Amino acid sequence: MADAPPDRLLSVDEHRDRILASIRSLTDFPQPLMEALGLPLVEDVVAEVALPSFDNSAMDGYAVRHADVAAAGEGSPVHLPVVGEIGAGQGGPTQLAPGTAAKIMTGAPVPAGADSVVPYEWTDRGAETVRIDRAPAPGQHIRPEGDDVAVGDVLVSAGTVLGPRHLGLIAAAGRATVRARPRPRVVVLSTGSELRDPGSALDADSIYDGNSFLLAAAARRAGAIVYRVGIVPDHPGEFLDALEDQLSRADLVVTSGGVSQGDFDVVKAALAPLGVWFGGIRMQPGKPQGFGHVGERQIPIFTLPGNPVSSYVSFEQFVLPAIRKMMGRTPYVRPTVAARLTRAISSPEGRRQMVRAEVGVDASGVYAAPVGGHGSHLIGDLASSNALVVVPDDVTEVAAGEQVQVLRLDEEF
Ligand SMILES: Nc1nc2c(c(=O)[nH]1)N[C@H]1C(S)=C(S)[C@@H](COP(=O)(O)OP(=O)(O)OC[C@H]3O[C@@H](n4cnc5c(N)ncnc54)[C@H](O)[C@@H]3O)O[C@H]1N2
Ligand code: MOO
Repeated sequence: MADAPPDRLLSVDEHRDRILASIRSLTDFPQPLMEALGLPLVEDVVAEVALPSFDNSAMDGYAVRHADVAAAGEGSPVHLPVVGEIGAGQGGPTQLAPGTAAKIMTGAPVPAGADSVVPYEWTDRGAETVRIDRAPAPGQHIRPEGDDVAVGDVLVSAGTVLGPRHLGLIAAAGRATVRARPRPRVVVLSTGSELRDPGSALDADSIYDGNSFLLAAAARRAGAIVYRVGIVPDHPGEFLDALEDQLSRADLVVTSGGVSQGDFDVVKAALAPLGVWFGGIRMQPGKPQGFGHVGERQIPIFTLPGNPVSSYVSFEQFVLPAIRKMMGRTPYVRPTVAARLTRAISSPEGRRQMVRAEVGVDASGVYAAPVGGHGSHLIGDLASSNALVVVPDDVTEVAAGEQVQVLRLDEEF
């Protein structure tokens, strides 16, 4: 990244493409099923057992031979001796002789020789002998082996993002682990001597650290394992010590603050000498950015601007795609959807503006209602929004009623 001239503003796409080109997907390994929820599968999971794995009863009742009960009907019951009881997982007869019945419970294996099940409701529930008032059809109330899944079937194919139903099936087929890439471990640091932890007292010139929570929550929502380290003061030595301490457990580091032109811009001061790139992006908010690789393991580090909305928008544009690439989740970049703008907005020339908005559906379709002003400190407006309207670099005015592209921030993709 060090080759990008610091004085030329990069487009959002240029910056993101350069980042993604330098990010490697993490190596997959067998993971316990619950760890794999929400991760893309790296293998085809193939059934090693059939489902059901044996013929079993769909009802509590009696296993019978159809030929023995075919004549049963109203006013002409059939009586059969009951030779035993088969409960699910409880053992019991595995063979049924002609002219007999065995009690059988839902899920229990049908004994060889039986071909139908008579539900309790069609009988007198006898223990020694049973009276059968109605005949099942041949095969009725039996769930045949392999009815659902055959040995060799692909249960879930590579690339599928594992959800509850996939995990249920994989477990039902007897697999305890699946190959998936691990969740990236993301370290989040906030810089700024003015910052205090929520819950502590404020001085006249201090503020609460919202950003580390904003970014850590966004990273966790993206699927990462997050270490929210919290606040580091504006001192390059302390910043580098804090970073060094964290690198051993990080796959990716995100910082906020200290990257613009100020006299105390700690992140830039500490990392520029290590070869981390700092420069401007044609995006508003989120112009000042830094990106590079640090430490022996060359961990990617995103140094996001400190203004809360800038930080969040930068995360969405640059960090989220990187986390997804590490996990192997595609698409890396959130797709935009079309919406109708409810009021006119203006945008600076030559910058891709990301306008906070509330997206919803009314009688005319999907709308995007801009929320609040442009200021990148307006975290109240950010929290009232669920979308960003993307105003292209060369557009300076968009009229009410025009179609725009929006990023729906709370949608899975
Ligand atoms: N002379 C210039 N000044 C600034 C420029 C510029 O181009 N020339 N760019 C502005 C833009 S745009 C942004 S964005 C900010 C980015 O500045 P930094 O990344 O150095 O961030 P800080 O100065 O540390 O903080 C900015 C702002 O955000 C508040 N902040 C910081 N961290 C947190 C946190 N964890 N939680 C809540 N709020 C936080 C901080 O107090 C400042 O108010 O630079 C402009 N300046
Ligand atoms: O780009 Mo700054 O991020 O406009 O506030």
